[in-house]
Amino acid sequence: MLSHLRPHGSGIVLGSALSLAGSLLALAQPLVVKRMVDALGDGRPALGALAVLSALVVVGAATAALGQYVLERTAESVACTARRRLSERLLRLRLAELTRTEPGELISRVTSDTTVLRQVATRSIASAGSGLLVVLAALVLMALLDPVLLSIMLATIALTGATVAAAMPPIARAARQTQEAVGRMGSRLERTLGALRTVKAAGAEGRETAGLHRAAEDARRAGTRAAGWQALSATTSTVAVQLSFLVVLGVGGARVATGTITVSTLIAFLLYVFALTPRIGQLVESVSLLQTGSAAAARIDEVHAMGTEPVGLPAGAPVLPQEPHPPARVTFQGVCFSYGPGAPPVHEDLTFEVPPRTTTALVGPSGAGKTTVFSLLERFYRPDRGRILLDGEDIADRPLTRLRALIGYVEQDAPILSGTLRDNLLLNAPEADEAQVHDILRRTRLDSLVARLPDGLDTPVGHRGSTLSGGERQRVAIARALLRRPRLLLLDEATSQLDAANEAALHETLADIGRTTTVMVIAHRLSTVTRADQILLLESGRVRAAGTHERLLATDALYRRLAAGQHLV
Ligand SMILES: Nc1ncnc2c1ncn2[C@@H]1O[C@H](COP(=O)(O)OP(=O)(O)OP(=O)(O)O)[C@@H](O)[C@H]1O
Repeated sequence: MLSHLRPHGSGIVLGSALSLAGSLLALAQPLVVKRMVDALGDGRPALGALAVLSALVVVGAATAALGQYVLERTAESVACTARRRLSERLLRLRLAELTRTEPGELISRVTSDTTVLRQVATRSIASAGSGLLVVLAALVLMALLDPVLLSIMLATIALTGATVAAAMPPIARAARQTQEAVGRMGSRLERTLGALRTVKAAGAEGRETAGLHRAAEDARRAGTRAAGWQALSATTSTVAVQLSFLVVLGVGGARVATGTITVSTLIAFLLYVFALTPRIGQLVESVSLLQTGSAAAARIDEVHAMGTEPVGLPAGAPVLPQEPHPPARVTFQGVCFSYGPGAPPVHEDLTFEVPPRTTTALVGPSGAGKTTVFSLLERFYRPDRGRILLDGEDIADRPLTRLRALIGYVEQDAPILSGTLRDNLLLNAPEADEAQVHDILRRTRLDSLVARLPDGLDTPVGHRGSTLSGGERQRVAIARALLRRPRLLLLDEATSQLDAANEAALHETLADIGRTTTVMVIAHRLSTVTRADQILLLESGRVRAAGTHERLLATDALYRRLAAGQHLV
């Protein structure tokens, strides 16, 4: 938790110093009251002391309020810094890390855990620091007034300390469990809302709601457990201090009766007991809040410990290639890859070459590792062995953002982001101008769709493009990739949802693009790639056969079987 607070040290120190000054001014008040009582008892005028007391009250309260404001402001900065660092980190996480966690779980760390950090940062650290100093100062002043009465106070404080220490570990455990349950709710909600149509069609709303209720109930139960321990420790300290007040009153009264101390000393001592009561309660609350904050900080730090990619392009940096941008040559040399230790190998000695300005199709049985070829080219994952070259240079040696900037990638399920159509198109190429956008719209046959939409390009497309048809989503994804003017275009089942007319037109466009760009296509329907310059047939992690459609039909039995299954022979 300290690592989150350290960058804001000056604000915390200033706020704490002001709060402390306010408290110390309040601590001086009993001494002035004692002087006033003594003066009144001796028949001397007490107006001066009264004026000092009034000034102490006003200045003390103003200083404490200012201190609180500075601390709250610093707490907002602590949360803001944590949120900014976390969100930046999340977008740079390696895909392998993301497959091990749930997005909703990660989101809860940016929203809920940073909020806990914000609440706890100032209240616990600053109050604990200044509270401790005030308690110590009060104890010194009380020792000067009457050491005997002070021993009674110390016995009380020792009792409180023991109770609080015993309550801390369960509070920390329960706080962590609460935050984990909130995280589980987030991931459950993400899962349900992400596939709401399927959930509704399956009539599974009840079961999904039950899962959400269970997570909410877990959070409530753990939160209640923490609240119970917090209440116990706070009450113990309050009761102990109040009891000690009664004992101090009794013993102090007897000592006044025997003339050991004066009435004014007893009054001043009792005022210190009053001043200490909330301070000790606050101290106990701070320490227990610290447990909650530490649990949140630990969950935030878990994200910081996850593997990330190098820093991406700064916002506003140019993405579109500077001329000239010749088509790329792709070479796979003996690539071996598996998705982690223990996972079955996907590629074993995968070797092929894609010459520039050609279209190469990857075909093969489901699970043969076709999409993985694209993931490796985008460097979402690194090969275990072997090399992947782009224009003869190992892609591992290229700056990641430069590598990705020269590739246009259309994923299998054409993901569309919520926002407008324009937002989606410009995602790849923010600096593309209106003429370039309209040219791409025409080439991908999206111009008639844009003309139909109420706000044209500025029409929102809904969550994940839910207001578009499957085919429209695919064409938007292709337009987005083309707008970048890529040197290498990767299309993963990019036309599978298009109707025959649109598909034929788009293949014309892609053939046209293939004359100036290197294109790699993954296709299940062989009919869409029969005109490719080269077809690579993948099987068991290797290229089983390579050649044109006609050559493969003539030479490879598996290809012939695949083609026959699709009525191509
Ligand atoms: N993120 C991942 N983590 C672990 N295993 C994965 C991951 N992605 C894919 N796989 C596995 O790797 C193998 C190859 O997957 P890949 O998606 O590359 O196949 P594909 O040839 O594109 O299949 P399809 O034609 O069905 O799209 C599959 O067995 C798959 O289960």
